[in-house]
Amino acid sequence: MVIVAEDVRREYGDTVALDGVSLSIDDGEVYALIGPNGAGKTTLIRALTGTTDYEGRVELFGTDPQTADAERLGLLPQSFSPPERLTARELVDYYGGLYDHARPTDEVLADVGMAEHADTWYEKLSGGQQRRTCVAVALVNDPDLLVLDEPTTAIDPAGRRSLWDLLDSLVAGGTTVLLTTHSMAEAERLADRVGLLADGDLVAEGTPRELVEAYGGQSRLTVDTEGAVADAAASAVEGAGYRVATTGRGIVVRDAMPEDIAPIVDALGAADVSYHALRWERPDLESVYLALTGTGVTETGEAVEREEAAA
Ligand SMILES: Nc1ncnc2c1ncn2[C@@H]1O[C@H](COP(=O)(O)OP(=O)(O)OP(=O)(O)O)[C@@H](O)[C@H]1O
Repeated sequence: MVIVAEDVRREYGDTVALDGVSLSIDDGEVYALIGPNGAGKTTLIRALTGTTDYEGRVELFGTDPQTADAERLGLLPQSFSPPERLTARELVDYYGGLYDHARPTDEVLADVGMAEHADTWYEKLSGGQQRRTCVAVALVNDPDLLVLDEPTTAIDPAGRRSLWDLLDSLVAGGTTVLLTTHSMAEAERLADRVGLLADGDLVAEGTPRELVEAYGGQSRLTVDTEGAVADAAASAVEGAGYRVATTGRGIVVRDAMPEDIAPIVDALGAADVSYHALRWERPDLESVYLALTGTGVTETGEAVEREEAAA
């Protein structure tokens, strides 16, 4: 195990940031922490990497995080403010100089797509270019464990994808990755396992597929019609044996699988119901997130506050 945490707690005054979190991360694994703002993700990252105090037990590389071998850890904090009047190259050079074995600066900058801007002062880089430079700093010591707190925030979609590819290649080379993200697509794309933190508790953990199966709810087919024909659409589809909810904009067929689409279309056609759009959606990690973090998805597919959903 690269990381083992048992019953980790952290309070800031009256605020309980971590309320007894236990997890472990295996060699070569990619683990994504997700959860709402203030859930405790950054605090957990800081406890696991020895950058904040905590109660409970943490082992990083089999030892206390405060004394663990810094050469083996690459850390991208959520907020990282390097000196602004240094160029990207000077920054990576500087941080590389803190390690016994640093990778060549230009190679690392090329990895994060910053070769062209290597000679620009940090303060003159765009937000996304600054974030890429910070990722380069985390990579410069060729770490065994890469800990990235919201690595792709501010990075454009193409840059995000190339960073995902870069992480893939590092993982193929044996690197373990722990990251936090607000992008469910990113967690689903990268993570072997996902941990969902809410109010300082790890409320769910598993592979993306396990989480979707356990908490994602049902697949559904949404049929958009004129409001006036929604009832006719509902009775046609109910008549074909399906469970249907009516919305202001049409109907939602719950628990519909891809093979149900054709019979539903036939039933609508036979009843002469016209519709503008038909959408089939399977639950994904976002459905899990909504279900477990205080918002839910109604049977009509709309996200609502949990209290409202329960009412
Ligand atoms: N240095 C601090 N002093 C006081 N309270 C803090 C401090 N750091 C975090 N907190 C509090 O601890 C809780 C958890 O914060 P944390 O930054 O770990 O959340 P997060 O899940 O990383 O949120 P985000 O998604 O917004 O980054 C919050 O209530 C926050 O206000």
